[in-house]
Amino acid sequence: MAARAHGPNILITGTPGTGKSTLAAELCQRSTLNYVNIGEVAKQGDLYEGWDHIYECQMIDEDRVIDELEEKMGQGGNIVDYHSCEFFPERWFDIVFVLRTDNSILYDRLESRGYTGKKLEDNVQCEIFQTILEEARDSYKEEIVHELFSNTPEELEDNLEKVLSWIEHWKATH
Ligand SMILES: Nc1ncnc2c1ncn2[C@@H]1O[C@H](COP(=O)(O)OP(=O)(O)O)[C@@H](O)[C@H]1O
Repeated sequence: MAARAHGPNILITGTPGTGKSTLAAELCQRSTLNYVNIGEVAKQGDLYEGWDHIYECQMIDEDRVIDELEEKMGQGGNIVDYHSCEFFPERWFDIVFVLRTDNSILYDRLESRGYTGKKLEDNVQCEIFQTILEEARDSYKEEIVHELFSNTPEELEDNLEKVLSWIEHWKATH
């Protein structure tokens, strides 16, 4: 099968709570692209390598996740959602969107998700220090990394339109 026969591969990354899964799921509803939630892929295949005692969650086995997705990513047409971005092969993605949310809004979203203490504070700090944005800029060509603000429903709609028009442009030119 030709490379990217099913369309472009898009990475949506950002601190937990910035709205990745909301944006990615809605994009898949409004396009022909396929939603790939890395947390779900790990869960379905039991692709873990141990327990993280600090954050009290499973640690995903990154190498096995990559092996699991390699063929699908080669075909193209995927929207990948994950809160980290440096371990993926750079060649997988045609564009990378990093979602950003103001600290106080993010704090409230994570608190209502049930995050408390260190987990809550560390995630808000991760956003304050632009950790994921820098990780994306270090891992991919600068011109394919785009920051998207995701504080309000209006911004969500703007982001949907931006990404959908990028997908249309990609399809028209490939
Ligand atoms: N642009 C936005 N404006 C308002 N609320 C949003 C926006 N994006 C996401 N949300 C809300 O924030 C919460 C976290 O979003 P979610 O998509 O689960 O984030 P992530 O996948 O990055 O962890 C959800 O309750 C979602 O409805």
